[in-house]
Amino acid sequence: MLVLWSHIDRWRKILKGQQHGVVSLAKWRILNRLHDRNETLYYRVLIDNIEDFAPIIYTPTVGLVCQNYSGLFRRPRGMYFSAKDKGEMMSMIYNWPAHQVDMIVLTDGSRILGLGDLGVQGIGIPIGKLDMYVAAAGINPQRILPVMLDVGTNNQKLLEDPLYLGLRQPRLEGEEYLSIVDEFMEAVSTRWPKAVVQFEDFQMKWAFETLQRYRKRFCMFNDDIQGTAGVALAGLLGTVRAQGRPLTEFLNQKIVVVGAGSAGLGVLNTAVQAVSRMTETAANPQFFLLDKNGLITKERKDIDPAAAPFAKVPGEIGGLGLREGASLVEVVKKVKPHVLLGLSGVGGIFNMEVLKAMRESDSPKPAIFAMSNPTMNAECTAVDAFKHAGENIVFASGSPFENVDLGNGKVGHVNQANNMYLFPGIGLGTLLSGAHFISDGMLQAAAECLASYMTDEEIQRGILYPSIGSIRRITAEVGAAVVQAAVAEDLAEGHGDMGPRELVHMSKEETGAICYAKHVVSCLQPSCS
Ligand SMILES: NC(=O)C1=CN([C@@H]2O[C@H](COP(=O)(O)OP(=O)(O)OC[C@H]3O[C@@H](n4cnc5c(N)ncnc54)[C@H](O)[C@@H]3O)[C@@H](O)[C@H]2O)C=CC1
Ligand SMILES: CC(=O)C(=O)O
Ligand SMILES: [Mg+2]
Repeated sequence: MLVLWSHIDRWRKILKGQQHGVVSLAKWRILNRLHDRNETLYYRVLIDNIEDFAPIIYTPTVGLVCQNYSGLFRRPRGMYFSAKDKGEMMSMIYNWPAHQVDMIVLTDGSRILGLGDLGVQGIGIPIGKLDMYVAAAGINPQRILPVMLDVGTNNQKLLEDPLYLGLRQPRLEGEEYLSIVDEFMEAVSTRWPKAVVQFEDFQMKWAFETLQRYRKRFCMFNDDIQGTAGVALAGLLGTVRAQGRPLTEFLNQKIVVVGAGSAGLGVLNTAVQAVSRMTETAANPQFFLLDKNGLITKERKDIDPAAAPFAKVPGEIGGLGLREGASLVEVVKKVKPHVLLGLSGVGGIFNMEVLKAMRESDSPKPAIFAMSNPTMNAECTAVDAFKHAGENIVFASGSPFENVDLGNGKVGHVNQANNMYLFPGIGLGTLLSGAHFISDGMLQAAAECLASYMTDEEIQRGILYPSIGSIRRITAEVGAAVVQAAVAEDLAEGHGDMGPRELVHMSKEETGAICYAKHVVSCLQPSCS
């Protein structure tokens, strides 16, 4: 351990004054080498220093790593299935040396964070997400599997890069594409029927299509659609509590969502479900959705069917002086929203004018969620949000920012609204429950658990999410909530020596204790496969 610290310290001195990204990349390389040499020590270091190292192995540094992956590549990690492996995937899966795999994170590299199509270089994301599974949920490192489906790339720069490691062809489309994913899912579920497969960073059309196609057939979820939605919902309910209002006030919140992709639409679908649980009468939520062409209304030509339910009826917004394609600043000025939530992938889109317009919000504590990753793609910085929108805002971002010094001893708290607060618990709970698929009820239980985790006193101080230092505890609680939901829906079939009968008779506290114990037993034993 001492050697590692002196190594990091030496790099710190060498790189002093250099760009922040260079330093972060150097840290990633040191950790990656440690990962290759001594897996047990790597995870010990990660767990003990999760606040320092999450921003290295996860967002934002992992984004930089993916952008430069071919140059950083030393030895492979995980499995690559290429379009050329069609017909061979079953035998490839049976060639994987571990006897059992519990968690798989799968990507096709088509939408890596807000950085677009990075082809096979996107493998850094499944690796980073699974590191979080080990650190936060205690999944055995020998039972995780990062997977890249290499179906080509449409990134011309990569296709021309001599160091690029993936297939040099345009992405497969249509049935050809789906047949590759189908074959992979069949192979995985044949060998490891209880493994949980997390779909990550797929471009929107395939994110929705594969979720629809597989969610009842396999034990899978889409983190960008479903994990993000739960974290955002917890944050949105937190902002209602921060205003000192009852949760039912959520029905009256005006929420502007910027970004109509897999994440933004996932959030709105989940928010609408939450509204319908709160009221028996038909609610008309005040949600406004924008994409790169501005406010989406029913007048939009070629509207994406997934966005259509959230398109505004022109008559409803005419009174506000808004029309199809209205700009973000116009929408904020006229709607005076309680919440401005960005999942656009466009850095700086919440500019000074937009943030200043949030000062006129109808909320006593306007909320600004700049959820896009990595840091460069955040819709605004924390400093700008507090400076332009005022000190009484509640602020959250997808990648970490420092808290903001507001002067006079006051601090503007920065929350990290990132799906890392849910996906490890969703995976852990699903695994322990032994459920064959992940139901809406299990996901809802996860979100509600996170939403009720913070105390009123913390929420009043603008703290909506736990600190990353307590990610193991929140993950255990989320895991327990997921197990209990699976039991309540009669989906739990048990795991290992814990059958469905034992699960049914367990209290919430006992389930939580089992989830927490899982951390202790599995993650630091090198040979417990
Ligand atoms: N904090 C978190 O936990 C998560 C953050 N994200 C971030 O959200 C971002 C978007 O992800 P996806 O929805 O999967 O991407 P996507 O590509 O499916 O959707 C992006 C959406 O943003 C819209 N957009 C682009 N430029 C815009 C502009 N100038 N103004 C308004 N809208 C604009 C596009 O039209 C599209 O609707 C990424 O940066 C990703 O890193 C995604 C999942 C989780
Ligand atoms: C956090 C995450 O999943 C994303 O930015 O895509
Ligand atoms: Mg993602």
